[in-house]
Amino acid sequence: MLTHNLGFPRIGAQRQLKKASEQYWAGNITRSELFLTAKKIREENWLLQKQAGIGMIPCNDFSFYDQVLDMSLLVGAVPPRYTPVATDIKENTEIDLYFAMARGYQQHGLDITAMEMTKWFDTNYHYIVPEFTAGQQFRILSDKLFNEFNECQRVTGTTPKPVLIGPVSYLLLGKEKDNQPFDRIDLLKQLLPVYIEVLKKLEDNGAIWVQIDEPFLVTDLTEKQKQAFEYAYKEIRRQCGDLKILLATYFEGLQENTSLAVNLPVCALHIDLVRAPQQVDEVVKAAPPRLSISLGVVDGRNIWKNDYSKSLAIIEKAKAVIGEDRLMLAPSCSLLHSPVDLEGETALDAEIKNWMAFAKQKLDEINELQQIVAGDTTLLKKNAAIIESRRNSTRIHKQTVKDRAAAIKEADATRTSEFTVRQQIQQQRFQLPLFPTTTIGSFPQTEEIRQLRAKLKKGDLTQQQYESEIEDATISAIRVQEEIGLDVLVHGEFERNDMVEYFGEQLDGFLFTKNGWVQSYGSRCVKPPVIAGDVSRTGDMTVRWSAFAQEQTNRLMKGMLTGPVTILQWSFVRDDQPRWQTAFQIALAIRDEVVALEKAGIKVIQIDEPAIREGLPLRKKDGPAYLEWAVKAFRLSASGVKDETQIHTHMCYSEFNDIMEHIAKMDADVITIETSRSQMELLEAFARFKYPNEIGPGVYDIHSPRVPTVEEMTHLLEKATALLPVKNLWVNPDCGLKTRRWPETIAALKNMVQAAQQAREKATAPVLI
Ligand SMILES: Nc1nc2c(c(=O)[nH]1)N[C@@H](CNc1ccc(C(=O)N[C@@H](CCC(=O)N[C@@H](CCC(=O)N[C@@H](CCC(=O)O)C(=O)O)C(=O)O)C(=O)O)cc1)CN2
Ligand code: MET
Ligand SMILES: [Zn+2]
Repeated sequence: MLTHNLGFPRIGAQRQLKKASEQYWAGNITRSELFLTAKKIREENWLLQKQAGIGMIPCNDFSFYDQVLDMSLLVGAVPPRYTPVATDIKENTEIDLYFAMARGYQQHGLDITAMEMTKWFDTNYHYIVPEFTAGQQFRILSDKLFNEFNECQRVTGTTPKPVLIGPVSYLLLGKEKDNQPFDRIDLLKQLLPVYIEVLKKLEDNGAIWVQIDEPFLVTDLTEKQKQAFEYAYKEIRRQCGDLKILLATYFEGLQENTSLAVNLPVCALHIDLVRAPQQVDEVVKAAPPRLSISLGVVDGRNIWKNDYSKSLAIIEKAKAVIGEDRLMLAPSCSLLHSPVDLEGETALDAEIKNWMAFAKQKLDEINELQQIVAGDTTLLKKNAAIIESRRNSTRIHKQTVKDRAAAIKEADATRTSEFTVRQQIQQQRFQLPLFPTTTIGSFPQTEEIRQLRAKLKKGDLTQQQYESEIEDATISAIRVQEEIGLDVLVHGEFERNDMVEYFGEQLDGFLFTKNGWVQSYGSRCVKPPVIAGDVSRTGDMTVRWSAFAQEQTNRLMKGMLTGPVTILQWSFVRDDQPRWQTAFQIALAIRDEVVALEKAGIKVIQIDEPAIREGLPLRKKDGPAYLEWAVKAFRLSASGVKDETQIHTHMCYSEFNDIMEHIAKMDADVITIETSRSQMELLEAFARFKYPNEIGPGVYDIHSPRVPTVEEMTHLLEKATALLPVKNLWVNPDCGLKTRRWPETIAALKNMVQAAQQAREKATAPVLI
């Protein structure tokens, strides 16, 4: 049985790539220094995989920012607005063009916006959305793929397996950006010849296997999309017949696309047997004799040790039908979504550490499974004992928590009065102007703020010194907001390392790692906490900071919490009970915090749920069941307060059009959402749906240092005014400002407040005849 890997984390075990990229962007290191860091990471990863005994080592899974953006460079899908970056400034090279597409370009008198970014399926990874125009032409533009293939060959002395995103998925991941309507899938005719040229070039370089990822095969497909798959792979087969294609699917089962997938003329098909273990029977039965099946049995999306007996059962089932020779063994998906190395976790309790596996350990699991299939029973027994110790551990089961969650009633998830009543009460109480202004919560997490936490950890600062510094930062952020003239203030979240990790650290049932970083986008990483057992709140989590902040100002201070679905979605979740059960436990904990904030005099409380859309199952038919419990979890967290307390929620990074009804059911008094990059497109959906509650459509993109003008924001507010009742509109940025610096933050917010003032004047001006 051949073993292989679908992709390895590329940030480096110590986040070397993050640090080097940010240094390069700041102009502190040279291009060659950045490239050297990247090269070292690749070498380290390849050798590590070789040492772990992985049969086929992937290459081109490395990326300086994002693998979808890499594809856009490979096939020359560069939007024309970036032409000046590559042509006018002679010191720029391909990497600068690449970063300009990812991050925008505001240098040398140019002001070019970044490409859109969105969620990679149901993960917390974000990719750069390809932009397509009707009749667009493609050509091989970048050598990265070929260079890395040759480099890997040199370093490992083996023939690597290059990884590409398949032509159909690549097109489906993108967006039409043209004045004339067209269907991006029609671009396949132009795109495919370039793919074939790429494959031929790989073959010329000595490639034997190529992994082509087509994750869209696990989603609902139209007839036309299915035909696109058939056409693409027939052509590839016809023109690159000697190359072995491994078609990779993940994150769901193939379901009704099984027959389509197994009949595509490729050599091997990879399936995710962690998400969809039941699909193994159908897939191996349907597989024609030429097709090998790659069994994705080791979870690439979670940190728990593999249950070998379960995996073995799957492998044996497949073996009985198609024989060992036609089987391959792999993780369920790329290990991009796993932290790098468990070894570094010296602070984890030994028993619990023994329940876990990070990327490096997952490679060993693949190897051990191979040995077990070959007859090694010791490894199997050892693993069974560990799995058993976790299952029965008293450290993770709390009867009182289970009982409380079991006793949840519908009334617990419903506010006292309906929205219109609450709105009146809140208006009376707050007396806010039309177009009230606010921000989403965080202010710049500067190097100085991060250093404070680092010093606290090292013992260079006492808890008291640390808190006093954070108090100063909070006070100064409040003064800035008052001066700018914002209506509803925030404390700035300076005390938080991350909006999920911060809560994970305080909740019972959670564990956290020292170095369990996972890439979220570009150089930005997260350290997802681990939900190991029943979750409960042991005391106040945010009251101290919110109350402190409210004491500093006469204006309204918004309390700031992360919602249960987002905490669930951005953590490594226990896999021994359904996700909804865990979500309800978290919801009750957050609910208690909301009530505690109200008691402490906080009148406006925001419960962020940016990940609610991301958790939506990939198949439409599974959506309603998820949304039912996800919305209920949010409502549970929000419904413990009086009518006079205003509950906000916030969402970003997603397309919400298809879940509008459920967003309305969340019944937040105010929702603030990311809309600016789609030019308020999303608001049309809110308008069509007649969204009843108050809404703050983001008027500026916070992902770029670019300061938006008053006019741009006024224009967006006019659009919003045309679509929704004025009395329901708020004015705010797209998302939190933690990744920004102070100067641009202040400048942008000043402009935003001015735009709100203009909108107010316009709305209240007498109509002149
Ligand atoms: N979990 C999560 N998912 C999310 C978001 C989010 O905010 N959180 N936002 C959306 C976009 N994603 C984002 C993800 C991460 C970041 C981000 O800013 N991450 C920071 C890390 C944040 C953090 O945990 N910081 C810690 C530790 C930071 C650190 O690097 N510490 C040093 C020590 C300090 C030093 O000596 O320099 C170290 O460990 O090496 C802290 O502030 O305390 C980064 O990559 O730079 C932003 C957006 C969607 N998904
Ligand atoms: N309150 C959070 C912040 O401002 C919400 C972020 S949503 C990814 O950072
Ligand atoms: Zn956000």
